[in-house]
Amino acid sequence: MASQCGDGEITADEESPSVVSHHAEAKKEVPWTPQPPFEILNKYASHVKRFRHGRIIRPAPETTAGRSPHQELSADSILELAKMRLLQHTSQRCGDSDSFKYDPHLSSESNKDVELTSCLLNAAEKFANQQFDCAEKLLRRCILLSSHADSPVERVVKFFAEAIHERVDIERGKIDLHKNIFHLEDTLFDYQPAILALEQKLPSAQVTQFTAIQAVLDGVGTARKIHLIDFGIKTGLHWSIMMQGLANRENYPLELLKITAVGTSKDRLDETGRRLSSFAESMNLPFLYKTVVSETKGLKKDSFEFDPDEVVAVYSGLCLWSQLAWPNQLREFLQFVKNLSPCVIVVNEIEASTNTSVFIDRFHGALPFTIATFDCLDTCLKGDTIYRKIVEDVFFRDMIRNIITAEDEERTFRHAKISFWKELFAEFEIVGTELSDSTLYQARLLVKGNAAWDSCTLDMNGNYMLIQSIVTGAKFSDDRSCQRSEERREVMDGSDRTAVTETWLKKHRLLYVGATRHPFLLGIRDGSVDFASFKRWLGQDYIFVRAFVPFIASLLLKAWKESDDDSDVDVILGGMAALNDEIAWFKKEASKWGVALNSVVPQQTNLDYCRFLESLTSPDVDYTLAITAFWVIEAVYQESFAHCLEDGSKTPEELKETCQRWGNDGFGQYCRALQNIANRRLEKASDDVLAKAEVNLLKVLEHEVEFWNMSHGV
Ligand SMILES: Cc1ncc(CO)c(N)n1
Repeated sequence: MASQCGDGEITADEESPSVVSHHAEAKKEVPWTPQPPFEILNKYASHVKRFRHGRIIRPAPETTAGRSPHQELSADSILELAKMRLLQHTSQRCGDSDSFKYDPHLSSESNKDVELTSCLLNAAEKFANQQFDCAEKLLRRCILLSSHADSPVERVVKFFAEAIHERVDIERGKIDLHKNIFHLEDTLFDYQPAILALEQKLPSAQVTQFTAIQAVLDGVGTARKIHLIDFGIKTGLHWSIMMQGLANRENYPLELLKITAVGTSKDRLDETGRRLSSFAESMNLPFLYKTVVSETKGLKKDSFEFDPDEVVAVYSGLCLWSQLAWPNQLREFLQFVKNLSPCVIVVNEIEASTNTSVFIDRFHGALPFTIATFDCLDTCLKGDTIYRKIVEDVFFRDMIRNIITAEDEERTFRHAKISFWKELFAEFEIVGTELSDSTLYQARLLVKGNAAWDSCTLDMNGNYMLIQSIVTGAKFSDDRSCQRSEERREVMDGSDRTAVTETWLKKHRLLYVGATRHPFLLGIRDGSVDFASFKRWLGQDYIFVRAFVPFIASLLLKAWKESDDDSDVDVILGGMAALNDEIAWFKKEASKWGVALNSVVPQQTNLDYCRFLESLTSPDVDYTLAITAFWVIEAVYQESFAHCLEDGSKTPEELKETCQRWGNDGFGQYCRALQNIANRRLEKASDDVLAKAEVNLLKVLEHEVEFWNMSHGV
């Protein structure tokens, strides 16, 4: 799949002149395959240029000194610079093309983007001041200059300029106030493949999806009958990911997963249902799908089928905003949701400030958020230009047009700030609940684990998670307001403890997947790995393995002193002996690749991991803690490299021996032996040791992800 985004690929965009043909193409079915997060990330790992720049080059807008020649700026920097330009040149007005001074330090593309953006900002101000002639002149210039729409900024400027131009015509009475009726549900459905591509590739969509699912899973706890009510189910992809999580729940087998989807089109809801049902069937998951065909307005509780044994959870993904134009209706809806007595309500909304009747504020609220989104789409849908065009041309163009040209209740596209949502929820005594540590941890790792997401930051605002893109003020928020009917506690009675490690791996599955299916490994598996990265890994892992020796030695000592079973020492000794062989192998392999092991400088990530190992060598550290960490360290490598040898892998010949070293069956058996020891010890451990062992498991997984990141060159 990585080749789909190949840099040199000719995109359909260049071949097809009309949007219509793109749309026809895009309606073709695409496979509906939920994927682990890092697999998705891997697909656009090579398209990080814009984002990287966005991160590294944050120009001080007031000065260009010190920049290297012809820099390309990130979208947020362009917006900042354009604002500065406008402030500095208040005298240049009305599309005077000569007055725009190109910055010799910037690339011509960035210069053009800055010029266009300042022209648009100027036009919007002029329009707001009712200087229609001047606004029109500036807008014409924007439209002309952005006609090729090469960059995301140009495309945004074009859409805004066209919309404001239309608004000028409306104000002058040239055209009627356009009835801007837009059926979001229809659009989303008609262009489902594009929406799927978006859901699978956009960082904000990915993080919100995984975080939302984790929050629902945390909310429903160990319930055996789960009823999910989804307002705005769209493709339903998120639930298929949740099903994967539920299918692995051994201690609390699921009796029924019921999803009730609420929407206005029965056909569309049914189609989503068919997909979800067949997915559930393939996983042997007891599943029931119900629909309630209705607007969100006037929903009746008796349209839903409830079972007294079930636990209800509500999900509202990008759905509440559509009711912002009707605040009373929004309140009625929230009251309705509250009356369903859900154990958790997960809400996901875009945070921006477009819910105001003041035109210029709305414009300034919408512009940065749209630029951030287009920049993101440009990077993440690089290999799917058709989809990107559809999302931009169909969805965002309409959104911009609506925000700019419509007024009052016809202005249906609205976004609010987080403070608004918080206050609104508070009216219904719906209060934000803390996201679990594991949810936050996984969300952070998802963001951290890939360079293409450099631009994305996660922040908490109270108990609301904000996923922020690089443009100041543009926030994709994954706001969740959760209400719990009962405190959930992971109950671990005697019978469950026998499988403590399995329970943990399931609980922290996304993180485990992150550590064992990292883009670096997927690159080995599909043959696209950069050998320079592999060599970096080789040199660094040699240093790590050397630090592993004293760790195992200390573990051997602990086992000898503390273990209740003599065979533990044998298993660990086997590992130690293999390490001797391993060090010899590293030396041989390094000379094969021309890596001078003596001169490899340990990277900070590696040093951090080695220091963690060293901390476990202390006699104060319990044997149970050390053996659990040891098992995780070995198991991650086993699972990672075994995956590179499975059927269908295209691991290059030169790397097969490496994969064999950790991916072979013998190593697998040894890992299981370690896991058994860990389970046996954890079964008898105190709550304190149990808690610490779980934290260590998380730490190891994080160190492993970081180790791959380092090797990968992230
Ligand atoms: C970073 C790392 N983790 C685990 C292993 C397994 O031995 C290794 N060699 N290196």
